[in-house]
Amino acid sequence: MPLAPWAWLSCCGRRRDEHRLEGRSLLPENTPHWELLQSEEASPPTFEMSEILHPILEDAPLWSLKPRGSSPYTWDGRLLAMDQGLPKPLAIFEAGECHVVRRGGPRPLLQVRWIQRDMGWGAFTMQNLAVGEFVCEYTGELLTDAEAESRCTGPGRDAYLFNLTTPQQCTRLGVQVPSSADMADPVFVIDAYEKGGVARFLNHACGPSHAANVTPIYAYTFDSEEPVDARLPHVALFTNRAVTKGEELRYDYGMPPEAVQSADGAARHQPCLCGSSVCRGRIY
Ligand SMILES: C[S@@+](CC[C@H](N)C(=O)[O-])C[C@H]1O[C@@H](n2cnc3c(N)ncnc32)[C@H](O)[C@@H]1O
Repeated sequence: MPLAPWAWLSCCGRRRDEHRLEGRSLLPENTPHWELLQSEEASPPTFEMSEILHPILEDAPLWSLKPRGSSPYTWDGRLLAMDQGLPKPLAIFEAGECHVVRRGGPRPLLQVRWIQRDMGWGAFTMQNLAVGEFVCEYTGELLTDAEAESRCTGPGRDAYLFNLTTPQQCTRLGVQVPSSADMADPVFVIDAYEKGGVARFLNHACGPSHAANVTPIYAYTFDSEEPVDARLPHVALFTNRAVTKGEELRYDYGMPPEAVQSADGAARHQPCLCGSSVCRGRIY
């Protein structure tokens, strides 16, 4: 039986007001730049597609990297990117700091496909991508870490959380943040379980490796010399090598072995199926 036709999942023209930070305007939504190929083996995900829910910028973000040493861009703010401390195979990431430019123009067309039961869905590029090219932004509901924790009671409920900066990282950036009980825990997280963009479909691959072809970086907005809020960076995903049309896009989630614990405090582990030569055997 033929597969169902392309299903474009988007939520153009709608606005969300579910995020928990008061008094901030929401982003208008992006034009969809990805599609979901339906599968007979799996029902489509039930979550709502959204590219918004980040309260900092007024319009849809499109990011591109400017390698260190290139001239600073002039736009209506200054953006700085800091990597997450993940292994970076490329010189442009090695400096730990590079400029990110918000730009206009089309984003790469991606496709979400069912891979197999143990892996679920995955995201693939439908065009060749150059090294350092913007792939997508990790979007979802912006929550405090505590809110996210209270939501994540069932198995797998935490699989779509992306941690934003910790107070420790903010301090390293030279930015004062309100003191926090745990300097190594993020204050905010992005939860893409129920609402999110295409980035929530990107699977993990251990890196550095050919398989981990994407790198997430934190992109901060600046107002004069100060970050608008260093605890609330955008998470922009870029290719870290040239990627060929049809390849799956994956990044190293960079989760330490003790990152996930069950209710009794014991460490939980999830086997990794990335198949890369440097596979650590588990995602966490
Ligand atoms: C952010 S989601 C990625 C999209 C997911 N595959 C889906 O169907 O929605 C993360 C989850 O995908 C699965 N996954 C991602 N990378 C994997 C890997 N390398 N090996 C095994 N499972 C993986 C795990 O279930 C993980 O908790």
